[in-house]
Amino acid sequence: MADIDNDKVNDVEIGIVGSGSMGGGMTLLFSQNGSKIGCYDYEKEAVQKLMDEAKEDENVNEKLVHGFTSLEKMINAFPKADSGEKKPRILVLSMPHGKAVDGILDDLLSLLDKGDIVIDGGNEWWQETERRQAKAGEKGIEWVGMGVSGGYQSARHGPSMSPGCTEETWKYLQPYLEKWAARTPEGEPCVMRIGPGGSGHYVKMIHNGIEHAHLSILCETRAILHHQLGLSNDEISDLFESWWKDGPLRGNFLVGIGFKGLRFSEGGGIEHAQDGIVEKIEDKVTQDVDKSEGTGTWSTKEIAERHVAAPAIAAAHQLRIISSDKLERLDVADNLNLAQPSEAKEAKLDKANKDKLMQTIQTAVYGAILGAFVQGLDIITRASQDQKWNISLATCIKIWRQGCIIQSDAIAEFLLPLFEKFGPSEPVNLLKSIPELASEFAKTYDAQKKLYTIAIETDAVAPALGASLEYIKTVNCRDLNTNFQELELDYFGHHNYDLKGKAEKGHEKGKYHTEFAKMPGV
Ligand SMILES: NC(=O)C1=CN([C@@H]2O[C@H](COP(=O)(O)OP(=O)(O)OC[C@H]3O[C@@H](n4cnc5c(N)ncnc54)[C@H](OP(=O)(O)O)[C@@H]3O)[C@@H](O)[C@H]2O)C=CC1
Ligand SMILES: O=C(CO)[C@H](O)[C@H](O)COP(=O)(O)O
Repeated sequence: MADIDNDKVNDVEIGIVGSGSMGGGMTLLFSQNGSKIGCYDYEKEAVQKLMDEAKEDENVNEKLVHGFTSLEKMINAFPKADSGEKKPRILVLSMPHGKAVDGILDDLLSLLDKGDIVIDGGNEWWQETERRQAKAGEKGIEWVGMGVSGGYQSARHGPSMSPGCTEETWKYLQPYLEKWAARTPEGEPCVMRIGPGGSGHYVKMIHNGIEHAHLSILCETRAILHHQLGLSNDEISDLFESWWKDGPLRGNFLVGIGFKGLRFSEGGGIEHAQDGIVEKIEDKVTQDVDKSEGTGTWSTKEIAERHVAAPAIAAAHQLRIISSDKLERLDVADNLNLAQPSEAKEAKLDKANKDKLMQTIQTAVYGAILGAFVQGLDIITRASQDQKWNISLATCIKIWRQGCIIQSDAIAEFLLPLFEKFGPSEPVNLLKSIPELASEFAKTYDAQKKLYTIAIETDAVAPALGASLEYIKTVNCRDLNTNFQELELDYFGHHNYDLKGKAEKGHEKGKYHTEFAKMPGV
């Protein structure tokens, strides 16, 4: 442990707090780019493990990585003010959100000076970020809320990043962040200033909301392909690979890791799985339960708060909730005792018809994935207007081109030119404002209907696919069923209604009331 807490180090350029999956990857990435890094974690083993990795990694000069178990010692390892003009110190936090970050902020307030910059590179609720920006700002410390995407492998090789900060801080950080970021095939760095305040964390939160919908759409589809349509996981892997290589899902990250993951027959705790390790993995998603991750919960909260329709994102979160307690779910299933998912009649199709069905399913998945982008981006624009963040949707698509989980090359190539025509915080409703996007989405309707029909007929679980279909059906409907809801609302609550065809402003409350007959029982 030669170099841990070394008092003689005095030339650290970047300090990273948290030596876990993401902080560890960033430590190696930044040092590979030539910066001298201080890495701090309160767990000595975590720091040591990272130093060992730096030593073993042939792309990293281990002399550029100094480990610390004392935050104070790491801060003291930056160049001193008297050695010329003092540059702002840059710290990157990569820790669990919430209390741990507050604890570090409190410690840093007494250790840092005016002008120093702290980048919170974890996931965080945007209002917490703004609270910390105000607190750090009292001492002249810049607090940047920055989403870092792409998982630990991208943290190591180049993530997509969404910083929210002042223009001035961005100018200072830009050369560093651009050096570290993932790059598009055209060489553009996948990092741009999102806006002020909590906007960077906000965009990352909604990125994850979209990611949850994509994960759900793909896991629901894989199950239908396997259990209802009888494809082996190897066949599904080949199918996903073909989608990833060509067509509207080209370059979709989750399809890409999906086809690779399905080919594994051995993994943690699994020695040999005949039909791929996926069949041996328990069907419960638990990370939302203990709130160790919060982006799905926060996204769902934002959907309600901002009054924006994003049913596929919300449904994906509901699937996680229902999935999380396996034993409880089995008890519920015993009580309900209804049909379990069964084989579809299409399982017996001949090759030509099966190939045609696979094309339909590809289109359906594309439609649902595109729909989740539309829903998530609509939330971002609404928030940008409300908070005066001036977020550009084109910027979001640009930074999501590489190094992130919702990367989807063909979709980004389609959306970017459409979004470049708009200024910041617009357009508010994508399907209203961009007819080309609406007609592209509409083309997937029949396919989405077909895939969801298979789910309905076979009792397959498909909440995100269903929500996606209901979304397109609902936003397309010229005469919704909600007139009867308005009647009932007015009956019991004097909530008023509008008259058919008389709405002047879309959102305006109705002016009309009827004194209906006495309620039953009154
Ligand atoms: N994993 C991923 O794919 C991604 C994660 N993120 C976000 O990045 C952040 C880090 O995630 P990840 O790397 O996966 O998490 P890890 O748990 O792997 O790493 C976090 C590290 O921070 C340490 N830590 C916790 N509290 C403190 C503290 N007060 N002082 C110093 N170190 C501390 C932890 O130590 P210990 O374990 O001993 O508590 C751990 O070593 C989170 O906010 C996460 O949401 C963002 C994008 C992708
Ligand atoms: O931020 C991420 C990816 O973008 C992280 O992988 C995060 O841990 C995912 O957790 P969740 O799915 O619960 O948001």
